[in-house]
Amino acid sequence: MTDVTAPYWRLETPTDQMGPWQVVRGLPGALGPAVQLIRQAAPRAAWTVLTLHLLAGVATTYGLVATAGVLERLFAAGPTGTRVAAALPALALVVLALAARAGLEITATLAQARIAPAVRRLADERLVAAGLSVELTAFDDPRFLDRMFRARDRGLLYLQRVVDNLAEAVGAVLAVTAAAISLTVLHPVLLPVLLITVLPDGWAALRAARLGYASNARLVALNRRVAMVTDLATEREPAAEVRATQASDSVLSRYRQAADLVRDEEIEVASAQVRARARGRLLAGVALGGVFAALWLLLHANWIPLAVAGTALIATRTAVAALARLVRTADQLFEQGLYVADFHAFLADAGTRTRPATGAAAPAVPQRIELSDVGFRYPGSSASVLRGVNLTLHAGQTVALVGENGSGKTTLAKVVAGLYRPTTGSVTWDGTELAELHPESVADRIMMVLQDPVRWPDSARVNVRMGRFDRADPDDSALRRAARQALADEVVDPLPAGWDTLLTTAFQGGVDLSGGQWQRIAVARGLFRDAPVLIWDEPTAPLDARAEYAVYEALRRLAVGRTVVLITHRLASVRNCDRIYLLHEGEIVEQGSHQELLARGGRYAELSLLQARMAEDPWLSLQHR
Ligand SMILES: Nc1ncnc2c1ncn2[C@@H]1O[C@H](COP(=O)(O)OP(=O)(O)OP(=O)(O)O)[C@@H](O)[C@H]1O
Repeated sequence: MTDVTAPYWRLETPTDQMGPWQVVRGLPGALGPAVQLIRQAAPRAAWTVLTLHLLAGVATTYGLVATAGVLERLFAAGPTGTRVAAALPALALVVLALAARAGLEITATLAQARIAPAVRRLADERLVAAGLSVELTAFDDPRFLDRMFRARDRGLLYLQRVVDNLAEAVGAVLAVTAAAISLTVLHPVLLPVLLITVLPDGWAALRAARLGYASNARLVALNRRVAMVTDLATEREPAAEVRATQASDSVLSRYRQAADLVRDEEIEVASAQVRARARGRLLAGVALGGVFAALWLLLHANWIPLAVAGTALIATRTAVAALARLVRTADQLFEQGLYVADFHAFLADAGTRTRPATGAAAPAVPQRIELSDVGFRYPGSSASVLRGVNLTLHAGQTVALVGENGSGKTTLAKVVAGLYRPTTGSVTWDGTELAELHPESVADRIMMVLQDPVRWPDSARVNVRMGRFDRADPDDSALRRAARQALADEVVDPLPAGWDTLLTTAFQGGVDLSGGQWQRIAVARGLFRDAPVLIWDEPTAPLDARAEYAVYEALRRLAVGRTVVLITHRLASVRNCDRIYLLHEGEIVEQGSHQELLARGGRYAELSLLQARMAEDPWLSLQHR
């Protein structure tokens, strides 16, 4: 935890080796997608902003050139009254141009206010859609999780700022252009002199942006860690265990370790950025002095009249102010563009991990699911958690997967369900490779009750209906039947608003349930789904004896004509299964009926014996360990 440059959880290669020109060259690429998003989210507002800024630029140019006319008349020979009177019409034009510019800029800002929320809304949806569309293995890949965190945490935020800054930059560019055109009209030599003032600031902006981004790339994993430890302290779920295990000090010290590193790094980077900007400012000041000296020389050599020199001063001030605005926004755009690039990199990455939406429809009721020599490795892991698994599931049969913790049962169930693609070997449904079937149609045939079911932050009704949300059930009859079979009706009936009760205390009026009550709801959800392939992963572990009995009864009735895979540690529950597979370190080491496996006298028999002894007298068996 002490080495911030290469902590073990740092997974992304930072781009701190990028040179300044690489950053500049990369900018259009980084901002391009943001521009595209703007065009998609708020095209009319974007065009309005652009047009208004263009008109404001024209007004600026006109105002500056008219100023020269005013000064010329004021500096002409003759009595003061006559000169002022002669200058008045030109002065009115200058005032009109300035007023028009102010009005146009305010209207542009108004139109601009419509763009950022629209872009944010669209980008948010893309992120949500990307998260939902990727294969399940993406969530097992730390690199993907890191990118997603960065996209969510910074990408979206900076995207919104990029939008505002882009509009600001457009305004600044046009204002600079207006001033530059006016200066060129007054005397061409004034233009390059002016440009010199911006170079030092531009350099400083680039340098600061690069430092900031490189630091963030270094800190991304560390920030995730800070967020995770903060969750431990602020989320409801771990609160009880943190207290019961007296882990508060340990959580706090872990938080400090990570957060201190983040703080120190941020201070260091911010100081380096300030130093870079200060150097830029200093040089810009010197350059501005040069501009004034050049003007004086031009005047002295009689290259330009006094009126033009005066206007040039005003134009220079306008240009420098606009340039400062441009440099400031460009500085921010450089940095923000890199984060937005992260957002798009995440979307691109998610795009390569998307489940294919093609393939044949899965059989309505698969008769034979076959796994041949299946191996599986989690992303980023070198060890296979499944090896050489051969397994056949027939409709109408109940198959049990048993084995010690970590032996690969849940992973195997997810491979059967098509949630994970095998790394080696094949899975076929009625002879067709799973990869050739449309993933949605495969999912449609499956009902899975997992070990740790989702607690939907919604009503009890939604929690059950989520099993198959589009299932027509106008009179709730299917919902109530599923609830009855899982004894979930006993949970819901006493709730203050029955099926409409909100099952989360995160919002007012909500209630929470016990672990076993939640599990009954999850089982009801599975039963409501009603699919031909049933995968039950420890569905009854948190249930009391009566609920467990009811669930197995329901399961027995459901099993007719369906394929059932049951994962459990309670070997008494698998006694009547048609076939039992025992997994050990990712391999099927024993298979057969309960009687066959007992007779074999292997691992299954040993586990079975241990459980029988525990059932008879758990204390005795503990003493004999
Ligand atoms: N997301 C993951 N990334 C990497 N390894 C994983 C992941 N999930 C599980 N594993 C590893 O895969 C192995 C099998 O896990 P699995 O959950 O399939 O076991 P299991 O037999 O269902 O265990 P249990 O009885 O405890 O539920 C374990 O060694 C586990 O550490």
